[in-house]
Amino acid sequence: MSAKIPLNRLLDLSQPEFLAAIGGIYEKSQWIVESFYNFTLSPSLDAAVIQDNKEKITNVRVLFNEIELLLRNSSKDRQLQLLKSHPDLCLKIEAATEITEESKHEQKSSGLSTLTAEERETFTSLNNEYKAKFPFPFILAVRNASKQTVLSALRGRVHSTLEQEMDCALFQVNKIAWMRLLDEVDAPEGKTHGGFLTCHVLDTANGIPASGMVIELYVHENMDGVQQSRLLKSFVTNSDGRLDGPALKGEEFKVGMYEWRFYLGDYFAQFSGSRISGTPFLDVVPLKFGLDDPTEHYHVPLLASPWSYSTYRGS
Ligand SMILES: NC(=O)N[C@H]1NC(=O)NC1=O
Repeated sequence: MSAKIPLNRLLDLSQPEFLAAIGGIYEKSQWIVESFYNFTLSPSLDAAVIQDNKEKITNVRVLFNEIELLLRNSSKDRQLQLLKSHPDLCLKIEAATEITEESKHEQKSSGLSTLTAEERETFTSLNNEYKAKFPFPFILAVRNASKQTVLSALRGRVHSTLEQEMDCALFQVNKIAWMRLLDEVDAPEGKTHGGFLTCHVLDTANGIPASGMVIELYVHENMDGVQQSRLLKSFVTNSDGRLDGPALKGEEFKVGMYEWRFYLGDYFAQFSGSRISGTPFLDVVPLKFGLDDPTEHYHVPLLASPWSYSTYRGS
């Protein structure tokens, strides 16, 4: 993959350069990015207007929202064409023809290539059912998706109405385009996208912050079709049950699948009168989560007792 272009440099490109850089974020539908350029950055506009437009695009999320608005305001027919431009999800991606490099890359990073013979049969039959019912292929933003997620989505969505499915497919297309944009565009020079990851553990059995708990952070990576997890960092919670700073920020804060591992068993064993034996009911709690917006703050906490836990997307 070629080097990313900083956002401020992207906005200074000519139309052909701009389209070469990000024209492919919507599958075979360059007109969306082209319309954005023409409405916002075209030299035919007043110089002061262009400058004003550029200043409003403060980060990659704002840029994406502006581009996406043009798709949202386009006719149903054009939206339908966009959905039809997507390739089928393939079981043999290497053998697929007429598929863009972007799409190949996304499909390769899903678990589709690891389906068993039985799962392949289920996938093919559901996919055929879907294609017979809807005028566009089944679309899912499959980057990082497990095969179970793909099958489950297909199994459920095949029963949707056309209206529901059109809405859902467009949502997925926007997710795909957003990730493609992030592959191409960097934060403005000298800055970062500003997103960061934090954590907090509350001990709900004792009504206190869980201080002194060991937490590990792993990243899940796809290595030639094989999912692997790699330890990134190890922490011990402070007296407030938090980490002393963001677990990920700046350059390290990348889109992907991550996992906290909370060492609950060790933590709860310390209390006098504790009912934790050498075989704790909850020992290490894994929490696998996805980060797909490097401009946002993700707070991923745990509320835990020796017998239960829960989490939520905080901010
Ligand atoms: N059909 C379909 O979902 N295609 C795609 N999904 C994805 O993430 N990239 C694609 O091209």
